[in-house]
Amino acid sequence: MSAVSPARATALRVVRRVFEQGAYADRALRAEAEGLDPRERALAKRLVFGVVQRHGTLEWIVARHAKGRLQPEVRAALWLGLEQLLFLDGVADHAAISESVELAKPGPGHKVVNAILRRVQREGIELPADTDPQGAAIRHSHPEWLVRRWWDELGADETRALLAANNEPAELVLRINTLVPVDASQLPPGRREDDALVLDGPFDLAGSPLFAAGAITPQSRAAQRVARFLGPRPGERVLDLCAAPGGKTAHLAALMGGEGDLVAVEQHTGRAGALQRTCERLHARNVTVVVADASRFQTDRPFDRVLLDPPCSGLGTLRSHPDLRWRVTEAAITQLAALQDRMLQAARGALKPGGTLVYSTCTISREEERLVGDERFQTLPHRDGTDGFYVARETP
Ligand SMILES: C[S@@+](CC[C@H](N)C(=O)[O-])C[C@H]1O[C@@H](n2cnc3c(N)ncnc32)[C@H](O)[C@@H]1O
Repeated sequence: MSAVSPARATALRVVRRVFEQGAYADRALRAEAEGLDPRERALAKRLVFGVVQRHGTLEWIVARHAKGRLQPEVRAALWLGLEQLLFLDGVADHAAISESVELAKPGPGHKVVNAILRRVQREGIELPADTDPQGAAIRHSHPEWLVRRWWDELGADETRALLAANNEPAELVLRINTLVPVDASQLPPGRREDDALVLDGPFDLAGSPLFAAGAITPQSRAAQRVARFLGPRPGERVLDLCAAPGGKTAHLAALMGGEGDLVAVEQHTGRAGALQRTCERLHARNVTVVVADASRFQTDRPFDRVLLDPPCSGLGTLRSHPDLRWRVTEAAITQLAALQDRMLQAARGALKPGGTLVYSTCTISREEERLVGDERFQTLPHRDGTDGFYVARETP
C-alpha cells in the first residue's frame, strides 16, 4: 500500500498540470480533488496554493541544492516537500520528507529528494533579504518585474507588506442577498459589515442550502463596495458593462430591490450563460443579459448609472488566484489599458447627462487606473485584509 496521502498525491498531479501543461491551478484542483474528503481536500488546497504561490522561492532553493537536471515528477515532489518543511504550519517534518520521497518513486530521483529535504531540515534556508526588489522577489516569490513596478508605485515598505500578504490565505466572505429572506440564525458564524459576512472558519459553500436558495454568495469585501459606490436606486435604468460571472450584477439588482432595468453586457457566450445562472440563483429578476462587445456598446436609451468592470490584470487577487502572478506580463497590462480606454468611451456614451459612471478593477497597477476622478478608493490586501481594487466615480 502506498504511504502517500490522497491530499499529497492530488497536489502533485495539480502542480504538475499547472507547470507542465499551463493548467489553471484553481480549476485543476477542483477537478482533481473531487471525491476527496473535506480534510484531505483542504490539505490539497493548502499544498497546491502554497507551492504555486511560492514557486519562485522554491525554484531558487532547488537551484542551490540540486546538481544536474531533475525529472519533472522529482522537481514537483521536491517543491511539495520544501513547501511543507519551510512554510506550512502543522505538518510534521518526517511526514513532509517521507511522503515527498514516496511521490518521487519509482525513479532514482527519490534519493535526490531525500538528500535535499534532509539537508534543508538540518541546516535551514537563508533567503535573500527584501531590502531591494531582486531580493524581495525571491524572498516573497513574485516576478521581479512586478516587484519593481510596485516598488516604484507604492514605495518599498508598502510593497514588502503587500508581497507578504499575497502569500497568506484570503479571508472567506459571503454577501447576504437581501432579495431572499433569511433567518439570521441559520447563517454561519462570522462578522457582519453591511451585506458582507466575514466567516470565522471553513464553510462548505457548495453543500449549503442557503447557497442553493440564493440567500448567500461568495464575494470579497472589496468587490461588495463597488455596487454600493455606484448607488443604484429602485426603478432606475442601470448598465453593467463586462458583467460575467455576475457577482456585481446580482448585487446591483439587490440594491435596486429588483425594480428597474438592469442591462448586463458580456462578450463571451459561455460566460454570459454563467451570468444568467448567477442571476437566476440570486433571484435578480430585473436583469437582461446581452451578449455584446462592451467597447462598441451603443444605445438610444441612455442609462442613469453605468458600471464598467473591464478585464484587468487581476493583481489585487493573487491570494485567491495562485498562478496569476506567473501569468501576467507587462505587455498584457499595456494592452489591457488600451482596451479599458475604449470601454470607458463606450460607457460614457451610454450615460444620461448627469448620470453616474463607476470604473472598477481588481488590480494594483497604476497603468490600469484609466478613470482618475476626485471620487475614488483603493483597497490593498495588506492594509484592508481584502482584495486589491481600484474604483473611481465620475458624474459628468
Ligand atoms: C472583471 S470580469 C467582470 C466581473 C463581473 N463584473 C463580476 O462582478 O462578476 C470582466 C469580464 O469582461 C468580459 N469581457 C472581456 N472582454 C469583453 C468585451 N470586449 N465586451 C464585454 N465583455 C468582455 C470577460 O469575459 C469577463 O467576464
